[in-house]
Amino acid sequence: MEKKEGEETENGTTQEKGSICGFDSLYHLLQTSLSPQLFQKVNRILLGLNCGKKLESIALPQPVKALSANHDFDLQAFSFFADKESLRGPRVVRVGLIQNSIALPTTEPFLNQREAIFQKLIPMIDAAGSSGVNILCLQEAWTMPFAFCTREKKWCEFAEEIDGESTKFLQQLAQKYNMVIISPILERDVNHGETLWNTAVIIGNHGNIIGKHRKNHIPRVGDFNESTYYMEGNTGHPVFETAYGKIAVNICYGRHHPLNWLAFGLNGAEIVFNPSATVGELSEPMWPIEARNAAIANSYFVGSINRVGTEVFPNPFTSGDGKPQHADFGHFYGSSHFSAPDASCTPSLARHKDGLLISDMDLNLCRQLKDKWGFRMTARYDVYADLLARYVKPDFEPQVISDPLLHKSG
Ligand SMILES: NC(=O)NCCC(=O)O
Repeated sequence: MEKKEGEETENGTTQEKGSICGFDSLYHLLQTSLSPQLFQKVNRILLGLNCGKKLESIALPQPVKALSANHDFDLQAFSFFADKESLRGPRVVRVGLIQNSIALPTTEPFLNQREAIFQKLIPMIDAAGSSGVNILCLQEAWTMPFAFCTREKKWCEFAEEIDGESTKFLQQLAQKYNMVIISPILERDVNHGETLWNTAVIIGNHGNIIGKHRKNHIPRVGDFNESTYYMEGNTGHPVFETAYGKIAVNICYGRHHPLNWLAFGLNGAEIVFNPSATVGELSEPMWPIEARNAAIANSYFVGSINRVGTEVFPNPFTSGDGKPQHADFGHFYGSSHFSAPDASCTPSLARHKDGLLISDMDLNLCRQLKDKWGFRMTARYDVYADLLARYVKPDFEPQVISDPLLHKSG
């Protein structure tokens, strides 16, 4: 097995790069460090309760566990339940998320890099398929290193047409496992002058292409210089009705925009995936909050995925902040997880390791939460529609009522 890159700690011990003091995740750190009674109390608040109970783990088949052990990826599985209804049967779907590091150094020929990622993903997709996963989502721009920090145009070569190599590769697996696969790639739109987009291709369980969604919001933060590469999406907020439920994709930075989440909800999404690429220093405190909040506010499930590892590029680049040039983004902290409309969520996958996270979710929970909390009914959309309609006009003036005493002289 490949030797893992290590980090020297304050007390001189070595631990895997990206772990938290040797722990896979905050969850494992707390689980190991606290007494079982105390951990139970902390966990109730940290991960919430589903139907009044802690999430149950799912026992996966032995061959799937063997794949995880032999290919060194984290494997976790949990069930979200809903209350039993008398007029509707349960609608349980099994959903998977894959997080991974790149497979070869960024200095290798592009074809080899892409092929090595394909090969690396096969056992993980096999594990999902053999576990009966119905819908599987991969991470943002999964076919390539996240080279957008460099601003070098050569990385555009990784862009593919919607029916390109990666789609063909996944179509076979989708068909083999009767599984919907969401494939976020850098898209080359040949019919529109080779325009590039950051796109999720939705592959149906028969291996057909159901459609695509293009990332709506492009980051302009830190080293995420993505507007150098692709355009703001033009596909709106589509919801894809699949054999297993209504799904949507809110790609990475779109998770900071509550209206983006809302729009997928208004179109009827039951599960929204958030394939991402983000680093610890920039966003880690936001990561467990934003998706969970979206799941609560919109009464749907969210699957959050982040890539793993540190990707080092051949030429150093600067961040425009006066700090020294550097050749990597920092650590992509993995930590993929699911959030549910009842505010419960799964523990996260490892912070430093490839992983497959599986969850059963009874989609009846979406409507049950709408009935319980009434967020959709009480939303007062007409009030906000009116404000937004005025806000986008050039002559908009903010509604501010000043204390008259503030402006009195003397
Ligand atoms: N890929 C991407 O949009 N990253 C932006 C950084 C973040 O949103 O945390």
